[in-house]
Amino acid sequence: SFVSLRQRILSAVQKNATRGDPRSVIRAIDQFCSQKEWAMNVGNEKGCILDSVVSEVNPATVLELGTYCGYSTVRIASLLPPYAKFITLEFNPDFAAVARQVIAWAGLEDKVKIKPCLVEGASSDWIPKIKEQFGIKTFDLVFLDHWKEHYLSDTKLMEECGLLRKGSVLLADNVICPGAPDYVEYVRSSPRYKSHYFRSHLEYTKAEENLWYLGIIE
Ligand SMILES: Cn1cnc(CNC(=O)c2cc(-c3ccc(F)cc3)cc(O)c2O)c1
Ligand SMILES: [Mg+2]
Repeated sequence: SFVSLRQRILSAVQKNATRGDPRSVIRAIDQFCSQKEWAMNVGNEKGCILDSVVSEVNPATVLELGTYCGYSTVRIASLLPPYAKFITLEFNPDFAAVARQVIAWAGLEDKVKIKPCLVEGASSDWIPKIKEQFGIKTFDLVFLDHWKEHYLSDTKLMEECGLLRKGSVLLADNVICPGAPDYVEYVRSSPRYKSHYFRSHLEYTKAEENLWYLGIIE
């Protein structure tokens, strides 16, 4: 029967990565997606930029919008201190199901490392509930990698719900391809944001892409 791309990615992890070794999970997905089939993981080039931002911010609270197969979830979680709280939201239940297994294979459950809390559902439904449901006041770091049309509305929603503070960092994937022009326009023209972009390439290709870094200033 038909095996979906996400299932083939999971099989590649279970076949080629060592249980409990997050770096081998990342390597297995990157090898599969560069040698076999393209998939929309943030990839290793942008992934190294993501790693450097996570290490620099050293966040106690992280929100990821768009889990997909859990590639960036594993990258981020493997860099966080044990006390950190990490929420990752995925709307698509099929992606969430694969991501749970990829995250489990990386051993981020049983290790001292924090267990990313994967929440299924629409970010617009969940963002207003995060404070009460997870006991989180504000996020130190938000990684936006979900539907590009929702970057702006969800950023405004996070502001309205008081989830962002002076010093919060937003890191957005794909501001060029597929693109989030309204989001870029909003944050560039808003005095509340100091922005910077890291030049890179679309995952597994030579196409130009940027990771868009934003520090919130009050
Ligand atoms: C269905 N769905 C569930 N989650 C999402 C959100 N992610 C994206 O849309 C996304 C898309 C691309 C991409 C796709 C086709 C193409 F030709 C070039 C780029 C790359 C990414 O890094 C992405 O994050 C979409
Ligand atoms: Mg992306």
